[in-house]
Amino acid sequence: MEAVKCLSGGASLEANAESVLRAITPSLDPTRHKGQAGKIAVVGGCREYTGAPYFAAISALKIGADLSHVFCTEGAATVIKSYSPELIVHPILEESYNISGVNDEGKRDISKKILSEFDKWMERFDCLVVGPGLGRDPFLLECVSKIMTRARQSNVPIVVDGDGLFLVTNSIELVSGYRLAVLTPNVIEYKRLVQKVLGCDVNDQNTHGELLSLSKQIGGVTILRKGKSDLISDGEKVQSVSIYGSPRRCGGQGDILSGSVAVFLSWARQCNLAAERESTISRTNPTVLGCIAGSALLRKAAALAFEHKKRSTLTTDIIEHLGQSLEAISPVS
Ligand SMILES: NC(=O)C1=CN([C@@H]2O[C@H](COP(=O)(O)OP(=O)(O)OC[C@H]3O[C@@H](n4cnc5c(N)ncnc54)[C@H](O)[C@@H]3O)[C@@H](O)[C@H]2O)[C@@H](O)CC1
Ligand SMILES: Nc1ncnc2c1ncn2[C@@H]1O[C@H](COP(=O)(O)OP(=O)(O)OP(=O)(O)O)[C@@H](O)[C@H]1O
Ligand SMILES: [Mg+2]
Repeated sequence: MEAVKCLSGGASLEANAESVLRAITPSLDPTRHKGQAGKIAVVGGCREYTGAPYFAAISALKIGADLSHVFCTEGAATVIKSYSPELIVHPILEESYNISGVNDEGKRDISKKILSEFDKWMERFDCLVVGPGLGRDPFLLECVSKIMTRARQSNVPIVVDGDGLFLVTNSIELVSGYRLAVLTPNVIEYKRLVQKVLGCDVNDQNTHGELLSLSKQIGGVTILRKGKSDLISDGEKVQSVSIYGSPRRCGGQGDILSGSVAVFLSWARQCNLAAERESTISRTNPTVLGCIAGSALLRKAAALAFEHKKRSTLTTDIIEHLGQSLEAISPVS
């Protein structure tokens, strides 16, 4: 199976996606305590969307993270909690419609309170996922900008997806030059990023060069461009994951991916510090390893779910196959 291909520039990544998954997945060592396998936080969930943050957060747990938090609006929180008792849900975000009678000073106070609530937790997180089901309310996005700035100051990695990409595309300085940021655009989100950052339309004749330029232009952030093949670059080279997934394009698969990338990049960062098990892999940027592993696992799980459910395959079916897919590649010893 051709899992990872090196496509352009720099040294080639010889290992395939399954080797990456095996190398970065930690063993289930009885001496490890709760939290060591990852503490992830998803910032997302508003009046319209409750599925997306749930998919991202539960996927992180199903892969093997120990704790998964969601920071969302109050209305979304009750719904997300009812999907799963496993998630730790913080109803701290506010949308404009909910504070329509509040003056500017009152809004500043609310914003400060949101930030201080978030601050209580932030240092504990190995990675944030910003954007699944976040919505586009201006007040909410302003608060999330501050949350991202705070996370960046504390060197917490940030995976930006969905409406988080809407925010970042319009305020690129939030991630520019931050090597611990990962952007996971779909076709439309990528198009908006290219237009804004490179000032031109997407050029399908120069896919790899364009992705390299985009990443370099944003100061070496890692970009996972989703599509028929997932293309990944941190500005050094471009790699692809093209494992066969599923022909179903139901909504929510990108949310599984963002939660998965968060876990794998946290593991990759830990194992880089610990052991040099496979030299090519250990020389690769952990954010890139996280993207390769997340993409490969999602695609494998989607393929398995499709085998069973065919046309009725949904995101929840794919989530149910994450564990089995990881076990097939990196079995618990
Ligand atoms: N159950 C849920 O709560 C879900 C919520 N979601 C959230 O919904 C929000 C908006 O995300 P969207 O992805 O819909 O973003 P947009 O609102 O920007 O919509 C993108 C549009 O592009 C279209 N599109 C997608 N792929 C295309 C392609 N290859 N060529 C042409 N058109 C294409 C889609 O049909 C969609 O109408 C985000 O916050 C996201 O996280 C989604 O993740 C899906 C699931
Ligand atoms: N045409 C395709 N063929 C095979 N796999 C695809 C195709 N398009 C997307 N995928 C895979 O599906 C996953 C999700 O990508 P997609 O483009 O659906 O994200 P998204 O639009 O952000 O999803 P979401 O509905 O969660 O917001 C990615 O891993 C991607 O590789
Ligand atoms: Mg999406």
